[in-house]
Amino acid sequence: MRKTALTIAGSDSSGGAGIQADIKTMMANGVYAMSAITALTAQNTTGVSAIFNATPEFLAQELDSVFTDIFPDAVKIGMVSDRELISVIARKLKEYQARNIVVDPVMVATSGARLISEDAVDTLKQELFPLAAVLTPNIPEAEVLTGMKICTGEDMIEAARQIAQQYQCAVLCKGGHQLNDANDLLYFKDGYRWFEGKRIDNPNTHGTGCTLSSAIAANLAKSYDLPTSVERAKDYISGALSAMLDLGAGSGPMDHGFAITGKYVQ
Ligand SMILES: Nc1ncnc2c1ncn2[C@@H]1O[C@H](COP(=O)(O)OP(=O)(O)OP(=O)(O)O)[C@@H](O)[C@H]1O
Ligand SMILES: Cc1ncc(CO)c(N)n1
Repeated sequence: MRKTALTIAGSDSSGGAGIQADIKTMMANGVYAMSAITALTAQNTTGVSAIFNATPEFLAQELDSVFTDIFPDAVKIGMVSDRELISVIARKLKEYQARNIVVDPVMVATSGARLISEDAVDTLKQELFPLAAVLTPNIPEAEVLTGMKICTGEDMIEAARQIAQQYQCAVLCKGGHQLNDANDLLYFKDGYRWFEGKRIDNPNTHGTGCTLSSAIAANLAKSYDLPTSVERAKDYISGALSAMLDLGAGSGPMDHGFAITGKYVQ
């Protein structure tokens, strides 16, 4: 039977990040994609001009609709900017005993816009992190979560270890643009492991974080173990960046089309 995945995240009107990136990624990775939208953003490759949050009641109804009908084999959580919305998600994921939860602690967009209110970070930590199978912070997010300054690979290992210990889940700390390489560090039950990516010289990285966490969720849904899911997700990101799509005036989106072939593409 076809595997299924749910993204709980914000909509990006420019289609490069958020719900839109998640659905494209999940589809390209062979799972049926569903969504519960936490917020609409008016956004393009140069920035975010407005955010319109769902109400907690509406988000609860979206989640009830999904979980009572097509149960997801994995769940990815992205942008959730408000405490009440985070609490609704935590309550519903517990109520339905959701599996394979990937939490991307989205705080700031590639363009620099803040995507979570300051007081919501604590709620994220207290209510959602303990439900995660894996957390996927980038370096600035790992710095906020640990209070440490991360300058080296050793710092990434220490930050991931601290976060993993505190929330009893695996942690993938993403090197990405910040350390000028594409090496990510997974801290998990077997210890730690580096995933070395080939750095691709492409300034268009809008939505890389969303894409990576959705690809991990899709692979967990297909029953790959966590390290294999990360490896496959890294490979997918490399393909999407290597396709060198160049759209928009700012940091543009990646090309998920690289993975799709067949007569309808012509
Ligand atoms: N230029 C690049 N070449 C290859 N891989 C990259 C590049 N930039 C980022 N990555 C990879 O993309 C994934 C997402 O990491 P990144 O650090 O960009 O996430 P993020 O900062 O959360 O993304 P976002 O900007 O969407 O919030 C990681 O696996 C990272 O190593
Ligand atoms: C909706 C949304 N989620 C996440 C990100 C992070 O890249 C973004 N820019 N927009």
